[in-house]
Amino acid sequence: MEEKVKYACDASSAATEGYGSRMLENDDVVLDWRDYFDHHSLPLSRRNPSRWPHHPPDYRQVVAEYSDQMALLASKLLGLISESLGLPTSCIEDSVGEFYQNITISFYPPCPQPDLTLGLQAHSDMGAVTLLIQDDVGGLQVLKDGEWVMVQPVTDAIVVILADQTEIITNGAYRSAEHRAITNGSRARLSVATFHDPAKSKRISPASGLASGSSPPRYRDVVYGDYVSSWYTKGPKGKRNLDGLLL
Ligand SMILES: O=C(O)CCC(=O)C(=O)O
Ligand SMILES: [Fe+2]
Repeated sequence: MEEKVKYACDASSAATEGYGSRMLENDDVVLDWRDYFDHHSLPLSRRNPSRWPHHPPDYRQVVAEYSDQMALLASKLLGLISESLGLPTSCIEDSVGEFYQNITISFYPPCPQPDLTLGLQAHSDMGAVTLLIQDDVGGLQVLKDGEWVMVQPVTDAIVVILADQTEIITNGAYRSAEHRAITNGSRARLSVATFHDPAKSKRISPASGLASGSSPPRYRDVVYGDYVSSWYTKGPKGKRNLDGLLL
């Protein structure tokens, strides 16, 4: 507990770095059965490993290397998605701009009454693409055709979760995934989510190559920082924040 308090994030504002247990600031929310540690990892100007845990001794070095490798993979994936839509390879990444990357380690303790609560409520991720690794316990679920489907843990696999800004940029050709984490009564679970987001000042809109002529834009433009503020004010409730931009 003492170690956790040493790295506690600022509880009065959203998405600050460090150790915490609640996603939203307001008091009248359903709490998740989760503790987390958030690292601000990219761009390098935001990376300050002195704020990260100091034990084990190589922890900060490993997280820094992991951050760099995940950014390369995110860039590669956005390139492949662009190409799959007949766009220039760099199209989606150019629309996102420089990656703002956060690495969130989530810890879900065993829950005595798992039917009564969620580890993490249903949401879609706000940014462009999330890369997630999980241990062998399982608990991540994705909404598919109206049903919650378990994302079975696969050793050494990285789960790719498309997020809201990629849905906007691709004008809905790729949908962001609605997901949640459930708890269980016997085993603690760990996951590591690496989020790749635009800068708060970046204006996001459907790519011109996908939203013109016979296929008009399906989403309103949004400044990413405004999207994030409204998400934290209202709470996720599945994909309602993105649906609010539909034209
Ligand atoms: O723990 C998980 O599997 C999900 C984590 C997640 O969705 C998130 O942090 O946004
Ligand atoms: Fe998520």
